[in-house]
Amino acid sequence: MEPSPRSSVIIIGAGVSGLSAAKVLAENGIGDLLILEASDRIGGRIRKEKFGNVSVELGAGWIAGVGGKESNPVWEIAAKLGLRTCFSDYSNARYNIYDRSGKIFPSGIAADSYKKAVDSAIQKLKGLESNCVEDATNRTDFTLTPKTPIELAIDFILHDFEMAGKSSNSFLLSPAWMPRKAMQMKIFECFLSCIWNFGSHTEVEPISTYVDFGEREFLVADERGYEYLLYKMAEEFLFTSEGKILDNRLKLNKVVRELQHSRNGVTVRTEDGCVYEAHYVILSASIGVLQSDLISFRPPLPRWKTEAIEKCDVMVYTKIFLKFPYKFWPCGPGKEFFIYAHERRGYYTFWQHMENAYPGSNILVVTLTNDESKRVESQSDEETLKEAMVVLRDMFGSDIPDATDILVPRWWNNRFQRCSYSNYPMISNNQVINDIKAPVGRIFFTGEHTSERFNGYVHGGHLAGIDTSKAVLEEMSKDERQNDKQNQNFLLEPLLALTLTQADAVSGLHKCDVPTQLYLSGKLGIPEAIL
Ligand SMILES: Cc1cc2nc3c(=O)[nH]c(=O)nc-3n(C[C@H](O)[C@H](O)[C@H](O)COP(=O)(O)OP(=O)(O)OC[C@H]3O[C@@H](n4cnc5c(N)ncnc54)[C@H](O)[C@@H]3O)c2cc1C
Repeated sequence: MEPSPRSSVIIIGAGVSGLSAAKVLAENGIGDLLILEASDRIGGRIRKEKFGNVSVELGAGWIAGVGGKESNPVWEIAAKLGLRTCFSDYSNARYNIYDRSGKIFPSGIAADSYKKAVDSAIQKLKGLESNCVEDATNRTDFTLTPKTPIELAIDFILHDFEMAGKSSNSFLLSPAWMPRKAMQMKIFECFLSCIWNFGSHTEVEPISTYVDFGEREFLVADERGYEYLLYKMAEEFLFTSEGKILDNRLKLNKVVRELQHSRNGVTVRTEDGCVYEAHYVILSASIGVLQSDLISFRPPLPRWKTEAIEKCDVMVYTKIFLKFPYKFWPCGPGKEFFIYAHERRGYYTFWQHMENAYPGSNILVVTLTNDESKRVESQSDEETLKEAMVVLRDMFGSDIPDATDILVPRWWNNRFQRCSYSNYPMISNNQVINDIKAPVGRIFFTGEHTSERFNGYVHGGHLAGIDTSKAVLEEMSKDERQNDKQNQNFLLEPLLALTLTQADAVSGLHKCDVPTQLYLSGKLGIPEAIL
C-alpha cells in the first residue's frame, strides 16, 4: 500500500500520555501530526462503562495526590471541568475485616496484626537498605511470614495495594492510589523514617504523588467518566462535533505492528496493511505491550533497551463489579471499604460499596491482583460470579440475594494493554526507568511507565506525554538549526569556490562533502541514539 504523506510526528496510542503529547505538539505549531490508536476509542486505561445504570471506571478510578503543596495537574483539569468526585476515606478499612463465618475481627486483633505486618515490612526494608538484599529476603528471624487468614489479608493489602509486589517477599513499590489510605500512610511514614535513618545510603524513594501533591484521594463518580477529561483535552486541538472527534489526524483501529527506523525517519506499518511515514514517532504503548511481540522494530531495539523493558514488573489489577437487587452490606461512615480474610492470599480480599459514589446503585466492587486477576480473566464470568457469591455469603449470610449482573475487565488479556500499570523495583538506581524512557533514534517512548516520579498514575501518563513531546520539539529545532546551517553552507559554496584557489576549493568542498551530500539527498538526521 502507498505510504501516506510524511507527518512530522506520529503518536502511537491515544491514552492520556499520547493525547497530552499530541496536544503540546499541536500547541507548538506541529499541525501535521498523526495519532494511530489500536482500539476503537481514545482513553486507553481510562475507561468507563455503563453498568447497572451508572458509569463505572474499569481502569483508573481515583485522582490520587490532592491537597498538598503542589497542585496535581489532573485534579486541576478535573476541577475546571466540574468532574464529580468523592473523597475516599480508607482509615477504617482495617476495622472491617470479616472472617469466613461472617464475624468482624475485634479491633484490637486487627490493629495488632496490622502493626506486626507493618513492622515486618519495615524490617525487610531496613534489610534491603543495608545492602543485604539477598540476606534480607532470605532471613526470617525478624520478619513475619503471614499464615493466618487475617495475616494473609493484611499482607495482601500492604503489599498488593501499597508495595504491589508479586508476593509478600518482593519489595516493590507500587503506585499508591489504590484503596488503602490509612495503611499506606503508615508505611509511607516508615519509608520516610527509613530514609532519614539511613541518610545518604538509601535509595528508597518516598511516593512522590503523596509528597508533592498531597495525601488525599478522590474517586471519580461522574456519568461522563474519567475519560471525559481526555475528550475535553482532545477537543482543544482536534476537530470535534457534538462530542465526537472527527479529525482525520486521529485514526482509530490502527494496530501498529512494525516500526522501521533510520536516520531519515520512521516507517510505521499497521495490521491492516497501511504504511505511514514520519520524521519522529512517539510510542505510548504500555510496558506490558512493549514486553509482548505486538510491535516489532527494524532494526531491532538495542540490548540496553530490551533489557530495561524486561526488567520492569507489570501489575495486573482488576476491579470486578457486582450489581444486586438491594443492598445487604453495612453503609454509613467508615463502612465503604471492607476486607475478607481467607486462607488463600488475595482471594476476593478487598471490597468497596458504591453507595457513596452512586447512592442506590446497589453495586459492590471487589479488587483482585496479579495471579488472581489472571485466573479470573481466564474463566467465565459465571464462574467468577459463583465464587464471589460464596465469599459474600460467608460474610453476610446465606439469605443474601444473588447478583443480577457482573462485569469483569480483562486488562491482562487485552493485547493493547497486557497490564494495568508498571511496577518498578523499590530499591533501584533509576537506570531502568531512564533506559525505558530514552529514545532510540527517532523513536521516543512515553506513557506512565516513563514517568520517573509518578509512574502508574494518570498524572504520571499526563506529565510523561508533555515531557516527551517537549523532547521531540527540542530535536526538531535542532534539526532545523542543522538544516539552516547546511543551507547556508550550500549557498556559500559557489562564492567560496570563486575566492579560493583551485587546491583550496577542492579541499574545502571535500570538508563539507558528507553533510552536503546528506542534505541534498534528504538524509540529514539526528545522530542515532546510543545504540
Ligand atoms: C484497573 C486499573 C486501575 C487504575 N487505577 C488508577 C487510579 O485509580 N488512579 C490513577 O491515577 N491511575 C490508575 N491506573 C493507572 C492509569 O490508568 C494509567 O497509568 C494511565 O491511564 C496510563 O496512560 P498511558 O497513556 O500511559 O497508557 P494507555 O492508557 O494504556 O494508552 C496507550 C494507548 O496505546 C494503545 N496501543 C497499544 N498498543 C498499540 C499499537 N500497537 N498500535 C496502536 N495503539 C496501541 C492502547 O490501545 C492505548 O489506548 C489504573 C489502571 C488500571 C488498568
